[in-house]
Amino acid sequence: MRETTIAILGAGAWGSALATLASENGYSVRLWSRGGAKTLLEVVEDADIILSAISMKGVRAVAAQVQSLPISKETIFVTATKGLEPETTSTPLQIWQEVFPTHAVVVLCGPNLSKEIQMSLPAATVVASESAAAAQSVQLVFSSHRFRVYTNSDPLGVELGGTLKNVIAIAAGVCDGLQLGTNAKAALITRGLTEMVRVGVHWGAKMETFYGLSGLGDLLATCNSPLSRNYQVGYQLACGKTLTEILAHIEGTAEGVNTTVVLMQRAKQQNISVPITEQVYRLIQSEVTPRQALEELMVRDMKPEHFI
Ligand SMILES: NC(=O)c1ccc[n+]([C@@H]2O[C@H](COP(=O)([O-])OP(=O)(O)OC[C@H]3O[C@@H](n4cnc5c(N)ncnc54)[C@H](O)[C@@H]3O)[C@@H](O)[C@H]2O)c1
Ligand SMILES: O=P(O)(O)OC[C@H](O)CO
Repeated sequence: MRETTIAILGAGAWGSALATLASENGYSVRLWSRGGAKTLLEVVEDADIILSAISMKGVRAVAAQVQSLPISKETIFVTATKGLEPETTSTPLQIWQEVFPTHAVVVLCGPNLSKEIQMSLPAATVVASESAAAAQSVQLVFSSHRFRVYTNSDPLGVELGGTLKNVIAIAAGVCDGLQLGTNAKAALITRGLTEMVRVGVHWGAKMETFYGLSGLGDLLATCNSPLSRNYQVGYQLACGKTLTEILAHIEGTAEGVNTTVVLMQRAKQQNISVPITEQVYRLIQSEVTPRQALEELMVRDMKPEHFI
C-alpha cells in the first residue's frame, strides 16, 4: 500500500512543529514555504492531506495557487491558521471551503504554543470537520504519546475559539504589563470568554465548543504564557513600547492585531457588544493608553452577569 503523504504549507513556527509531529509518527511529510527550494506542485502532488499553517494574510493567495494544480478528489485539507480576512471577514476555514467546495476541510486548533511542542512537552488539540471520517484521518496522523488529538463536529466554533482568543490575549498581556494582579486577570479571562461566546454564537458556532480545548483551553494557554506573541504585544504596549516597535521585533505572526480590527468592524455592523475588543482596538489605534483602556472597562454601566 502507498504510504500516506502530508503536504504542509507554511514552514514557520507552527507548520514546522506540525511537520515534526507527523514525521515522528512515520508519515511522509513535505514542507513548502514561499522562497523555499521545492515548488508548490512538487509538495502537493499526490498528497493525501494538505495542511495550511500560512499566516492569515497569505491564505487566500496560497489557496488560489493550490486550486490551479492537479489535486486528487480524495485529498483532505487542514487549516491551522488563526485569523480573519480583512476584506471579507472570512475565516481560513471559510476560504478553503469556498476554494475547494467538494473537498473535506478540517480545522486543527487548540492550546498549542509551538515552542513547547518543539520541546516535546505534552499537549492536546482538536481536529474538527463536517466530515467525521476526515477528522479521524487527521487525528491519526498527529496523535502520539505526547500529542493528544480529539475530534469535533463544529469546525467553525473550534476555529473561532482559536482566533478570537488572540484579542483577549493582547488584553491579558496589558493586564500583566500593568501589574493589575490575579483578580483582574481572572475577571478579564472570564469576561473575555463570554465575549468570545457572544460573537461565536452570533456567527453560527455552537456555544459549548468555546468551553473546550480550542476555546477556553487556548485562551488559558495564550493569556498566561510569555511565549504567546499576542500576549507579548499587550505586555509590551503596557510597558510603553509602540505597536510599530513591537511588531518590528516580534518573532513570527501576532494575528490578534489584525483580528481585533476585523472583529471590531464586523461587531459594529452587527451590533454585537464587545467591550474588551473595543478597548484593545482603541489601544492599538493609539486612541487610549493602557491605563485609560482599563478605566473605560471598569466604569461601564452596572449590569447583571450575562453569560452570552
Ligand atoms: N506559533 C504557534 O504557536 C501557533 C500555534 C497555533 C496556531 N498558530 C497559527 O498558525 C499561523 C502561522 O503561525 P506561525 O507561528 O507559524 O507564524 P510564522 O510567522 O512563524 O510563519 C508564517 C508562515 O506563513 C508564511 N506566509 C506568510 N505570508 C504569506 C504569503 N503571503 N504567502 C505565502 N506564505 C506566507 C510565511 O512564509 C511562514 O512560512 C498563524 O495564523 C498562527 O496564529 C500558531
Ligand atoms: O503566539 P500566539 O499568540 O500566536 O499563540 C500561539 C497559539 O495560538 C497558541 O495556541
